[in-house]
Amino acid sequence: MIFGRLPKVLGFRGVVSGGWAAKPVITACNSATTLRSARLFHSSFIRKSYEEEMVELDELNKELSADDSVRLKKIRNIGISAHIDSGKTTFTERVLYYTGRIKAIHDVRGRDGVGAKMDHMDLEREKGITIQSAATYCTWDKDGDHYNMNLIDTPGHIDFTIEVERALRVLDGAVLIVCAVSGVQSQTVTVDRQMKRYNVPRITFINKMDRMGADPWRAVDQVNKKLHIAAAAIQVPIGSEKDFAGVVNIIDRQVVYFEGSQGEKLRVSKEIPEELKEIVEEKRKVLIETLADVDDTVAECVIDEVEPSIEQIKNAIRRGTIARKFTPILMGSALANKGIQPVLDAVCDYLPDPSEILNKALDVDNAEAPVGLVAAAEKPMVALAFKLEEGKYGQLTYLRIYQGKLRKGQMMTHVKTGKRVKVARLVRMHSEEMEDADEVGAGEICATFGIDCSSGDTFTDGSVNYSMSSMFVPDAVVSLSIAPATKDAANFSKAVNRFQKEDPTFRVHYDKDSKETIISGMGELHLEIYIERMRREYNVECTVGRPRVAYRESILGSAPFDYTHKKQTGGAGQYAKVMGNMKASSLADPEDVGVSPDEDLHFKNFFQTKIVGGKISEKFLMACQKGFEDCCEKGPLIGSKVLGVDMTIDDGATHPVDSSELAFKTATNYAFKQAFLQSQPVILEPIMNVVITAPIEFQGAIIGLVNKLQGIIHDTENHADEFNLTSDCSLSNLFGFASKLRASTQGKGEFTMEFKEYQPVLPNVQKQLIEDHEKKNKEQQ
Ligand SMILES: Nc1nc2c(ncn2[C@@H]2O[C@H](COP(=O)(O)OP(=O)(O)OP(=O)(O)O)[C@@H](O)[C@H]2O)c(=O)[nH]1
Repeated sequence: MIFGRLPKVLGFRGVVSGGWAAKPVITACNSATTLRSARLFHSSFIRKSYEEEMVELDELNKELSADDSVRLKKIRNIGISAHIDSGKTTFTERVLYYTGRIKAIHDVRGRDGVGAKMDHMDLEREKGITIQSAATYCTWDKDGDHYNMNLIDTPGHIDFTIEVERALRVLDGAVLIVCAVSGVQSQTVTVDRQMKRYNVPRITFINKMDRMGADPWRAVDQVNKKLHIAAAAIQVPIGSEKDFAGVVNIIDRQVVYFEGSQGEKLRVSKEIPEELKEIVEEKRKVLIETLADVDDTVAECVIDEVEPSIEQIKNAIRRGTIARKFTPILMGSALANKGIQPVLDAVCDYLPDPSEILNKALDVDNAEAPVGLVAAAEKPMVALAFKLEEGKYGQLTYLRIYQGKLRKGQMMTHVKTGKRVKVARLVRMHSEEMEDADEVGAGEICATFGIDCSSGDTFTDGSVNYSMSSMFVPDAVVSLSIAPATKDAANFSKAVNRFQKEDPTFRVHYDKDSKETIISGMGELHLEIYIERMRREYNVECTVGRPRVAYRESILGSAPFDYTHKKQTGGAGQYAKVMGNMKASSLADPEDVGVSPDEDLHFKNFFQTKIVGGKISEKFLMACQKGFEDCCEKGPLIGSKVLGVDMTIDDGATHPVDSSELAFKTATNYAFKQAFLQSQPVILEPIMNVVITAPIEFQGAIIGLVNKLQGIIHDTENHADEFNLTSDCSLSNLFGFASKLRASTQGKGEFTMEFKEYQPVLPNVQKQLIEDHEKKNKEQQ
């Protein structure tokens, strides 16, 4: 999957006349920033084993003071993640109510028309979906302790996947919500993968126990099998569907009923309903056995045939969860206000505090060596800006403080630019409302105003030059041309600039040939939302072109090249000769291009020089490389980006007077084109993994629809009243799919799609695309 891949980098052997450079130099294709983020991304994800991490963490935590430890133990930074429409927002609304942050519960698309608290953008309330993640601070009392929680409601739609990535990057733990009817769905698998990428421990909540067809045990089984993590229920439901009334906690065998109009009254009893006694014991056995597989203490109890104590079970769950080896499963119904408070207790009991997670930065002054961060108040301040939002009072920047503390009025250094900025105001967020704070400590999340930065930037107090490793940013797959309909260019560029800073998956560029501004992103909906936001927030009506697929160009074969660029008639002449060969990167030898043997070379570009005897000087070879990079940005077939090309220059010639950098750059451009067109060039298109869910009566209609789109069906799954279909489909066939699906299912079907891979288009499509491109070029001339 591309989502797990590094950003594209080029392998470039440094040039030393007469031999190889001692060390391969990796040069980024697009810009220095790409290289940097590639390296940051890389280094942050070459992770040690959990046990090794813990040894390092224990060492670092020796620097925590007693006060730090006490404070940190009561902090939880938690994300809520799930498949679309699983009830994250509904769940969060209950959390806010029970923690006293809101006085009344408003439902998503609720009849009161207010909308849920966390979906504060108008668009979110209208569409009933979460677009931006909103951070909220709340508190929860458990066993006489007062816990501070930062809660982030993350979107489920893949189009807003960057929001999920951002949230997970800064959180210490998560609640994974799974629907009791649909079980583990495509997006559940995606967010699970994201959690694994960021090593986020999670507890699982099976929601919608009140729905017809609710089957929590099937969901538990799917968490084990589909998410490949040891999981066991720690509750048994009392009744189901409309009779769902409460849960039995199988660890201490306590019964909890949720009563009162908002489920706010907990009635706790020791009386397990007769009909549940057997299943409680059976599931308790399953819990202990599952824990024994991941925890030595419980394993010893099982071997010695003694029942582990409640404390031993709870400790084992905590250890297993934090080590990401286990997830405890709770159940309830957010909409029916049942089962939420035990999840808050479980967050305190089983999810880690900030001192239990190893966080690292790169020391910019020390060759970007990784350094462990300590959540101690007395250490130099290090914070990560993980989200930007334009609010009533200007740009709001969300920060996670990893080390030290941040005070109102303090100066801090923006590591990327070296600029000092003042923290004029410091707030804790409660959806769109805020609470002023004078000081925020390590491990906490806060927001500040008026700071110019992009999301993912690091701030320090200036005494250290650390940079937090960057977030993974997936490639854009859809683009469209856009122009302000009115002459309001100033507001248009203001909006575009802000959206780019907020969201690295939203990209904008100006196409010189077509003289159009092109926006690109993660899907039609993603771009639609930004166009709508321009209208609403900036009063800019836009004219937009048809969505276009972000095609790529590549080669399957190889070809030599020998090109002489010569213009020696009158005035200053131009002379450059380059020779060598080009081949598909997949045919390259990993050692030759300086990457590890297990790396996938398919989509990487490499530029190498193997000149013997200094026939072309280093200066000119750098110009050749620039020419190569330009060609990779705009391929010879249809002007799309080029992937998977390995170009090597191994010979050439220079003229003592007429050779110049420009001449070598131009020669490389022509040589590239010549060799590319002879190396079985192909146009690649994005193939999407599409999962459709709809009531069972529409099964036939949907299969017909997918066949019509030439999709490949991989799997269909029938549940009590709905069915799921998983297929691969080319993105170009999917434009307008939302409305087609709506029409075929009376509006009851829904789908998610996620980029899967690039595949060559059919030859006739390639021919057509090239013709269209040439026609367009002629029109523009
Ligand atoms: N029956 C039932 N419906 C629920 C429950 N929880 C949520 N819903 C409904 O499911 C729908 C989706 O709920 P949301 O809370 O918006 O889900 P979400 O996961 O935040 O959605 P996105 O942010 O769009 O991914 C709404 O119509 C809710 O009323 C539940 O426990 N039972």
